[in-house]
Amino acid sequence: MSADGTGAWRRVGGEGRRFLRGRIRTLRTLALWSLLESAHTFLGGYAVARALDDGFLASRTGTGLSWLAVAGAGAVLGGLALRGVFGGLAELVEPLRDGLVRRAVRQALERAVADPARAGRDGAVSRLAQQTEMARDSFAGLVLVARSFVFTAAGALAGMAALAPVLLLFVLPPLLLGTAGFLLTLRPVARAQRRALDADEALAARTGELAAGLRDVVACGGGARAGAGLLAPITAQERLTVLLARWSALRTLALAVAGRLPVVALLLGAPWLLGRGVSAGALAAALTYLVQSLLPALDALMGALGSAGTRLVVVLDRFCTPHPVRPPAGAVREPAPDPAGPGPASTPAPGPAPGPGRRPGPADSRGAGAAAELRGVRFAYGMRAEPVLDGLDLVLREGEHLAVVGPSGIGKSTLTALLAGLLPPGRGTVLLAGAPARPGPPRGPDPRRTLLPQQAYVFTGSVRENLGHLCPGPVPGAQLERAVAALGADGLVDRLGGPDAPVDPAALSQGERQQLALVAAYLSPAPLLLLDEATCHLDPAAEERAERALAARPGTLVVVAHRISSAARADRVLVLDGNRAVCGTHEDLPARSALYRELVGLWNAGV
Ligand SMILES: Nc1ncnc2c1ncn2[C@@H]1O[C@H](COP(=O)(O)OP(=O)(O)OP(=O)(O)O)[C@@H](O)[C@H]1O
Repeated sequence: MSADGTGAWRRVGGEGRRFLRGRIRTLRTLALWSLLESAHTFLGGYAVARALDDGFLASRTGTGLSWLAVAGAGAVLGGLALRGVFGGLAELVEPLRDGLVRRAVRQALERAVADPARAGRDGAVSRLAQQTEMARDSFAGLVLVARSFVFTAAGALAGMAALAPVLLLFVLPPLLLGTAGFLLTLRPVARAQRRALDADEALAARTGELAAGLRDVVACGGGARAGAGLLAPITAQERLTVLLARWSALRTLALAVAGRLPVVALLLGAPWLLGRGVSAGALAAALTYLVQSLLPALDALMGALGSAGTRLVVVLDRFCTPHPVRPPAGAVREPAPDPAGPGPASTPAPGPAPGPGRRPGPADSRGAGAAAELRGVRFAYGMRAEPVLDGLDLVLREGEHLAVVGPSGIGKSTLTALLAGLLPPGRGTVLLAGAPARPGPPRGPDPRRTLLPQQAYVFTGSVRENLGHLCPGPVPGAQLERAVAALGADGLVDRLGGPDAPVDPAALSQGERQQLALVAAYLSPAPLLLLDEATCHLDPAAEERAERALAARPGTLVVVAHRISSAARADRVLVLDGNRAVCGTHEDLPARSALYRELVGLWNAGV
């Protein structure tokens, strides 16, 4: 679509003339009612002049009051005129809206047919419907004020001509100059507004696409790159906003010349005018015309032309110009954020880089002594909120398997998020292999740990891609097969059609998603694996198999357990109970923690 304002004015102008030609009768009715408005304006000034010259200044109070009564009658005429105008306005505006709605729906259907994949996703119908309403309101406002200006100006100028034609010498030049200056700004402003609208839509489309793929972007560590991609449309919009503000300043100047300068000119020229026989009443009437009628009408016209007018041209041009149809899905598309940037595909193998089936040897230990450590950690969601965790100390040994248990809402997920470096501790320290768990602004997934949430992450891609997305490079076929077998996911992979079959996330059950995610975690080289109820949709047998396989994998395993059977398999269990935390083995904990004793009792009772 061209950003050429001239083309837009021509296109819209042509269609506009055709539209108006079919509504001559309505226009005539509007003009007749508007004539009453001219009469009202004319009388408003003329009666003031007569009241002063023939009445109050000539000591004939009765005559003065009679002329003021005439001015009052003129105001009644004005009210009647407005009533009639609104009736005619509806007959002009509603057909425009109906026509635009028809076009909006037709355009949206054409696009949906051409690109079914995007149908209903790009918000075209709602956007066009919104623009239809915008066009209708702008058109109504514009007709109202443009008509009012023309007929008010006619009444005022006729009044001045009737009282003392020389008054026009002072009023007409600045009025015409300012109005012409203002009209000259219309096209460039329409052009700038059109570009601003395009920039606005481009930004909305880009952020919409990003929002839809946010989970993938975050999972691939592409946040920084995706954010950088938004910078250009935001800067473009900023530039256009500044440009529009400059045009707006110029228009204010034009308004001052057209509306305020005649008043100043009349006041400065008052002695000269009075010396040439212009009466005090005529001078007062001229000022009344300017201040009471012409200035407000001019203000309204320029305001409406400046905002509603240019917006109307821009929006109507959208409907007049055939829309380019996006290429259908599968054709050339904008490249997606490259996960190879900061994401896993280019992430160097983590320090210890132990592959499954290989327990870390002495060289894998970086001498930190602990896989992870919490020292006096306090965390609250908010400045004044009660802390979820307070004064928590915990040392996780390398290769250890820890289960975390506790009632719902006690802080188990918060703990895993702190260990993963996703949340900063309010007080205390969280270390991974001796280094801060949250070293600075996140640039991508931390290769030192993998966190599996309850909602398993599965994306549209091949089975192989889904299973290997946490690895720095391609996973050899044999390694993939071993991992699938270890997690008991071979049945699922076969059912999906093998490692190269496509995965449709929506077609998988929660349990199947968790199975795929668990294999991906098993293959991940991260030395610390955090499972936050990541097996909750598996049956107990599948859960046990998965946990045993992941515990046998080199590295440290932390499992937020939702079954005590899961805790019983761990080397140690951390019981979160209010702000207290007790850590021990499944065997010794019942004696040390009333909560754990209760949980084990319920489990034994089969509850
Ligand atoms: N983003 C957040 N903002 C404010 N409060 C939160 C937020 N996330 C969690 N909380 C609150 O912090 C507390 C601990 O939540 P957390 O999810 O860590 O508990 P949990 O033990 O994992 O619970 P569940 O077993 O139900 O998943 C809860 O009271 C929860 O409502």
